[in-house]
Amino acid sequence: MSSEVEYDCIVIGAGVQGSFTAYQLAKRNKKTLLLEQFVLPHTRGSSHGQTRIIRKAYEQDFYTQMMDECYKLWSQLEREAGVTLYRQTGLLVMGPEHSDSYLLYKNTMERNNVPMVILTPENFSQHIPNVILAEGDGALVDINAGVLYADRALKTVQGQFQKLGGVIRDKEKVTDITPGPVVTVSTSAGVYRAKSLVITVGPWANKLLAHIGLQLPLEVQKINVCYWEEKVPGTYDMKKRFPCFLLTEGEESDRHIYGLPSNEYPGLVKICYHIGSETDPDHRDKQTDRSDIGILQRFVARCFPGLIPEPAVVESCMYTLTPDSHFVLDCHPAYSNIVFGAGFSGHGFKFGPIIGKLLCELSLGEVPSYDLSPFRIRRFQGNTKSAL
Ligand SMILES: Cc1cc2nc3c(=O)[nH]c(=O)nc-3n(C[C@H](O)[C@H](O)[C@H](O)COP(=O)(O)OP(=O)(O)OC[C@H]3O[C@@H](n4cnc5c(N)ncnc54)[C@H](O)[C@@H]3O)c2cc1C
Ligand SMILES: O=C(O)[C@@H]1CCCCN1
Repeated sequence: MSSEVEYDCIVIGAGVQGSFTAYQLAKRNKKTLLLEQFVLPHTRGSSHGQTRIIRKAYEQDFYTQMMDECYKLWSQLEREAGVTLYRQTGLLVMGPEHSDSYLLYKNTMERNNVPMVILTPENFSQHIPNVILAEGDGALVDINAGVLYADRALKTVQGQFQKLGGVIRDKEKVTDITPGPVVTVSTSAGVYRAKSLVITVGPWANKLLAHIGLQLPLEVQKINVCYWEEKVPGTYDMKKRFPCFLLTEGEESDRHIYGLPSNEYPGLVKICYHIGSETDPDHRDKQTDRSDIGILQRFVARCFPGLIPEPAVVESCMYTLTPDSHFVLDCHPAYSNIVFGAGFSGHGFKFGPIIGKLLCELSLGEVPSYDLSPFRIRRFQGNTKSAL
């Protein structure tokens, strides 16, 4: 089957990044096709589930600064579609008070005037009851941080894209790409052509980029998404404004932990370990490593006395990590009309609206609104294998 229509742009992958890119292109009146291998919605990539953290608290200025506009774009989408996608809860950041990572968070937030409250060991439990602050840890709260309703956000942005005339074809796996001034994309069901192509296939990035002679230094990890039962229902509830939290990076293995208040499964709090085990996205369920759960159990027992230290629900999701945990946003070195967004390293959801805008700009050959040097592939130098 061959399609007669020539699109301005084809976007491959209807996760959060591809969906926002397609939406931005349609807003710019570009005739856009969004292709997805699975039937939508699905739970086999990185963007499923009900909740994600949104925050300005970052170690790097460039992320904190991008979030300024990003919050505005989220609320613009909420207004446009008439839905609620964000709920303010605050984000509690905890880490050894004098450690590099904790100080980077604190200083970056101060420098960028991010509204925050610094808690002391004396007033901590008054602000955050039922949590034990570790000895020597500092604590601060990013006041405007909160929760994004992830599944609802995806459905909303895809719906808005379609309202603007965009076409979504799910259950169509892209099997080949032929570069050129007009790019040809073959799927399990047809052949499509477009002036430009955006590849946002999450954990499948290297599988697809292989078709156009490019390999990035990415590692796909399966993350165990654990929910823990409250001894007294409501103790850590989102409605009571219990905050999201994260422990800053450190030497000890028990520091890579974060959590979100109970919401989607009433009485259950999401607390996860930020490091998973390597996996193949097509065989994710073969990866059964649960060694992180022991670390989480010890943490929960020590710091969350109101939770039963045994996970009540374990789901899974995937991270696609770059060596420096910064995103990849770039054009193909040989074909400037092929653009990709990859390696969102477990923290890309909140940036969806900005990633969409940037990938749209790159695909139209425009100067991007932000300095993309932290995200370009040339930073990997020897690590990027180009078969060209
Ligand atoms: C447990 C967990 C917690 C997280 N927490 C946060 C958080 O609190 N805050 C935050 O900001 N971020 C968070 N993230 C990160 C965020 O969810 C991801 O960065 C983001 O979802 C990545 O989106 P994506 O569009 O790149 O990938 P995906 O959502 O995986 O989308 C890629 C899509 O491409 C499709 N595809 C692949 N190959 C093909 C093909 N050949 N043809 C057609 N379609 C194809 C896939 O099926 C998939 O739908 C978290 C991630 C996980 C796993
Ligand atoms: O992107 C985020 O905000 C979270 C922080 C903790 C790890 C998972 N991602």
